[in-house]
Amino acid sequence: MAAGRGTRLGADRPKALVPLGRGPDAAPLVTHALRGVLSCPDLSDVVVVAPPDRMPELTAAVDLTGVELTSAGAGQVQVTVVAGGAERSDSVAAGLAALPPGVGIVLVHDAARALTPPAVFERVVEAVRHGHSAVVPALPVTDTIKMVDARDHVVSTPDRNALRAVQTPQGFLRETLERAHHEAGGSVTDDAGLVESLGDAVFVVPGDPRSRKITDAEDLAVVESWLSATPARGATPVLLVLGGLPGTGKTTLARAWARSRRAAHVRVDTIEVALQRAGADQVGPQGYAAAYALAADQLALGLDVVADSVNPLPVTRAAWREVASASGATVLEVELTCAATEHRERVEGRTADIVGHQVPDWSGVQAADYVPWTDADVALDTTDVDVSDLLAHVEQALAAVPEVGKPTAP
Ligand SMILES: Nc1ccn([C@@H]2O[C@H](COP(=O)(O)OP(=O)(O)OP(=O)(O)O)[C@@H](O)[C@H]2O)c(=O)n1
Ligand SMILES: C[C@](O)(CO)[C@H](O)COP(=O)(O)O
Repeated sequence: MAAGRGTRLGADRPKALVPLGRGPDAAPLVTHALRGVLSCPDLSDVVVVAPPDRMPELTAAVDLTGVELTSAGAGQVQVTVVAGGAERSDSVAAGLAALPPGVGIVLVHDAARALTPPAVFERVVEAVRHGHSAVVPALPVTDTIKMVDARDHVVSTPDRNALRAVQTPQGFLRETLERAHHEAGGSVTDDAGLVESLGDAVFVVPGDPRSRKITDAEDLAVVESWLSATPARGATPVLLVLGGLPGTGKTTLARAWARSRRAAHVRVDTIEVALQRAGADQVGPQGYAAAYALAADQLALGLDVVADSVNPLPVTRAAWREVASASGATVLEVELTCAATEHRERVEGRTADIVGHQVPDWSGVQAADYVPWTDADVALDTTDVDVSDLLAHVEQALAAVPEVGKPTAP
């Protein structure tokens, strides 16, 4: 939603076009917000709702995300810019009307929440997928909140433990949101409010303080200061080196981390299958050699890289460390494991997601030539753990790594 005028911010242009950040990272609010949107898992369509008199400028701001757009869904993400309405709900209705058939889950997000972290998008999508037809991210409130009357007399003090400050993106089954917009009227300040007024349930997931809505000049200054404190893109890149037997969750984590950082995902399975399809009889170390070279190219551009391979031997692990060291990248090595029962279920239940990939069966996994990793920086047991929690572990470990090289021993 980017069609607001930004009256309370008082800038010389609509709020979505106000620049945020300095130097090469400076971009309109809506561009920053779109970068978060593009981290959404399995994204197919984005509708940007713009002030009707500023469509060309909004389209140009969208175009600034060109590279991320191409990489977000392998070129599959369709972006449309449409004119908004006088009220926020009119703008949401215009956006909904522009959605193509086939879209089942809809997220409504404020451009004004320009720095919403990818993990929030993931939590909302996950909750809708798990059966909640309306989902809002929210934070507990820290102030005591009073209800007041028109003459500023306190009417009541709601129990703070039951209060939440609600953010966006708000996620819905499409039919729920469309029904709410058609059937519910009246003044609500968010889309979940329309769903509530129909008597439908709305589920709450944790929000994030970085999702602060830029409403006035103070909000803009605070969010600007967060951006200045974040290292500029092009600073020391990170090589996240994963390892673990097939079916331990490497690719799921790699994709989530790559989305959240807009990093490159170098997957040895993809390379090996491509080599086989191109006629290579036996692919041995060639797949890994190609992966090291591809990763080095991305790191040289300053891009973070996640290396997704079984990484079974001391020699493959040493080679990944060498790639990091030669590129001046910060490296974090993570070994993934999974308890036998769930591991077996995953292996036996999975189908190939790369055309031509022969996924190993359980006996193949058990017989794999895999040397347990004794000195990985992080050991992650993925049994029954949500990918957002795995991501949080990785980010926490990365925060403790000195800018270049391995973590220092405690
Ligand atoms: N007619 C409107 C009004 C608001 N919004 C969007 O809804 C989000 C939340 O609104 P708010 O922060 O209040 O933005 P503005 O309406 O622009 O601000 P103000 O009320 O100060 O004018 C913003 O991303 C805004 O662009 C919209 O798309 N169409
Ligand atoms: C949707 C919203 O961001 C949830 O907090 C909020 O209600 C938008 O309100 P605004 O008055 O349009 O800023």
